[in-house]
Amino acid sequence: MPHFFHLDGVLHAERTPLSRIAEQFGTPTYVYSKAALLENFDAFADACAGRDALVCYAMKANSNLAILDLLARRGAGFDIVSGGELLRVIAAGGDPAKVIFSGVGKTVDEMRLALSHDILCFNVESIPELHRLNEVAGAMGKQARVSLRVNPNVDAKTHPYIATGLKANKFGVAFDDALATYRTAAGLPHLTPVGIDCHIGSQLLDDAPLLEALDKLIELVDALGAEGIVLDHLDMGGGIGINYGAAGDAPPVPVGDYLGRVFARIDAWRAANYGGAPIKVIFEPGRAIVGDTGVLLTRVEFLKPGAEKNFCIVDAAMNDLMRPALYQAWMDVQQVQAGTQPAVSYDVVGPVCESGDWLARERELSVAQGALLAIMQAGAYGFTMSSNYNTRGRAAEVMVDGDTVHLVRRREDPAELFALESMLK
Ligand SMILES: Cc1ncc(COP(=O)(O)O)c(C=O)c1O
Ligand SMILES: N[C@@H](CCCC[NH3+])C(=O)O
Repeated sequence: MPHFFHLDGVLHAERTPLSRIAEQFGTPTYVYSKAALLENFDAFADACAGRDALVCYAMKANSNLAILDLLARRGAGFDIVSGGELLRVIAAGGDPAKVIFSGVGKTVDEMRLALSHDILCFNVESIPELHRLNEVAGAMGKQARVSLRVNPNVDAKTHPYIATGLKANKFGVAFDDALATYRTAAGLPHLTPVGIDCHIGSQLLDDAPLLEALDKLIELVDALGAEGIVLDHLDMGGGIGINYGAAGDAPPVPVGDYLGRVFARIDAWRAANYGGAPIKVIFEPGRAIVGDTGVLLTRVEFLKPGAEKNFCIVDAAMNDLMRPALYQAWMDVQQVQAGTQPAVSYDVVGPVCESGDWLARERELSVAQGALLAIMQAGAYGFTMSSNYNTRGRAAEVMVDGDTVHLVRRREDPAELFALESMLK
């Protein structure tokens, strides 16, 4: 059962027409479906049932507290990349013991905060980071659990801006340096190596590169074990993609199939080399959990016909949804209500003063001024990447739960945006 669908010519989120949401909350507004969110999380949780596995939602994809709260209550852990994200997890009632901390530039303050909350693990990305963490933990009289993010040098076959597992990327410890780096970690008194991880890229439609990365991690776990460095978890990172609805796009691998293949490989390996002793498996999905659970609802301000192009100027812009401007990402645009005008090919653009401020190009739309559009599959890396560029207040966010619509972040009033600033006089 789709969570966003047309009924009698009107686009619905669950049982609620999007036109009603626009009337009540205004536009632009991000609209999330609670049922879709839980269904996506459950696809991971169900595939992990009965196993020593943890799903750490990569909250950079969408860190609204309502989403974190729902996932935490469902048993999720969290993959964080800043102290601010840890504070969000705690504010939403998440369990720090299920938090892993990724990222190449963790500060001393962030390390302190995470150690004071006894997070599950630091995913360390370099030797200087190991030394800094060792010092911070020592000064606090603590032991930090660490995993090394290994860069397996596999081609994730995705957009170059969101591929992370190649030698040319800033992420992780090079595969060839991994053993020596683990030896360094094991020799530092306030660090305990407990895991290994990788994250090779985002929006992967095929799991073959992920399984190739898994084989490389397995090789390292065995080599480390032979040296007496025994790890208790293996973290596959995130990366599973979603269907953005572009014609001709391959469908993403089903979550259950991917996890099934990971577990089958791990089981065969553990049976062959460790008498079947299990190892904990962690996943860090972001987009696959929230991507298709949200739309960005926007209203047509003006139609501007031109000699070469027709522009449909809407009230959402690149500051609300950056993916098209940043990655030339293709986002599906749906009319909330069927139009009566003949369809015309439009570029859907925002009011920001940049030619890069577009949301979609060359779409056939039957719209008049005031019509509502929904940018589909906008639940991941939508609101979290938004900004106040052009002193635009960020969009509102609402969560639909059947017939009920909850405001989960109110619209920013532009007058609030300069409240943190001061003048010299
Ligand atoms: C370390 C890490 N883990 C997990 C994710 C989540 O990725 P995705 O949203 O593609 O699942 C990311 C972002 O790409 C990441 O950098
Ligand atoms: N923000 C990106 C994905 C990057 C994931 C972060 N490591 C996107 O919208 O596709």
